[in-house]
Amino acid sequence: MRSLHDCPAPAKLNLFLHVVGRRADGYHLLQSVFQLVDRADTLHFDLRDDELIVRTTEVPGVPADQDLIVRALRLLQAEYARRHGRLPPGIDVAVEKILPMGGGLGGGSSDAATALMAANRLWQAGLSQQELMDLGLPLGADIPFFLFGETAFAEGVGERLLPVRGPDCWYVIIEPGVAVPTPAIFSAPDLTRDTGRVIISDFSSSYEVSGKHRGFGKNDLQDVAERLFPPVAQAVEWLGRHGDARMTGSGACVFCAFSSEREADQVVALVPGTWRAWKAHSLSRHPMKSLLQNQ
Ligand SMILES: C[C@@](CO)(OP(=O)(O)O)[C@H](O)COP(=O)(O)OP(=O)(O)OC[C@H]1O[C@@H](n2ccc(N)nc2=O)[C@H](O)[C@@H]1O
Ligand SMILES: Nc1ncnc2c1ncn2[C@@H]1O[C@H](COP(=O)(O)OP(=O)(O)O)[C@@H](O)[C@H]1O
Repeated sequence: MRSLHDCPAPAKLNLFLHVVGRRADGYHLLQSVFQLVDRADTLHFDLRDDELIVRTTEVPGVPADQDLIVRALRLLQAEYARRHGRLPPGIDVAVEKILPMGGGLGGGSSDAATALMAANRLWQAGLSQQELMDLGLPLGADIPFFLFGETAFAEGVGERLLPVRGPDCWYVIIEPGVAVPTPAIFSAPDLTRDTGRVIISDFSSSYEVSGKHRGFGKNDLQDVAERLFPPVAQAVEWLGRHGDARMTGSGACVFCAFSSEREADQVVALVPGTWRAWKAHSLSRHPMKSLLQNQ
């Protein structure tokens, strides 16, 4: 096999996100539930006759050498060389980006995870899911989740993952039109860093009792993001008129769950024209898993 085309890199939502402490190196310890949704960037991979990793499409504001896709492929290429004593062939990678950057949807991390899954197959590198997760973690804390590939209760900085049943619902997602830099949120003096720990059944039972519309817990990063980026606060306020609206990740995107596609369509149609908004369905499994099984 020399090519893998039309590989999806789906977005994630953090259904809640609690900051429960801090590591000695300053990184924050989190608890969160990560949920995949069916809106995705699309990547295409072709083996080359040399050993170069080449991104063949432009991504505004992201030079190829800094792109998480390129960095992830180079890491896996080096790991392959360590194991097999020779470099595998290079790869041309094309990316169709539709997920906003700095949106809290994990687009860059998802692109990198999809690249690792595709290249592991194209090169027949043979890394296990856990080995790919370990390889990806230093590039971004969300990468292990996308490789894990199912709704997950996450701890640590997001690398300790357990499967959990998530809601089967439609989301309306608003892009407030700002890119939120993650470091600005985590370094804010007024960030709450001591939320009490929860256990996985606190989350699961809250869904069973209260249905899909009231989310569990909160996003501890949201108050800081709303203060620093007023469009986030405006989007939360607007979407909050239709349900339990909250921010995903470190922002800026804001989401709200609905039980039917019709309700989601109705709300999307009402969103003020200054914001981009779309609906997405919850995904219980990463689509790359089926795609790779069928190759
Ligand atoms: C907040 C989350 C939740 O899913 O997602 P996004 O909003 O990025 O999607 C992630 O944990 C984002 O993790 P990650 O993707 O590694 O963040 P980066 O942009 O690399 O981190 C930038 C900086 O934020 C701080 N940081 C990040 C993660 C963390 N758990 N504690 C931190 O203190 C560190 O100073 C780090 O250098
Ligand atoms: N392939 C990529 N797609 C998006 N962003 C990337 C990519 N590679 C590197 N980045 C960098 O990662 C940053 C965070 O992007 P992204 O993961 O999409 O947002 P978030 O972490 O808020 O969910 C971007 O601002 C960009 O500088």
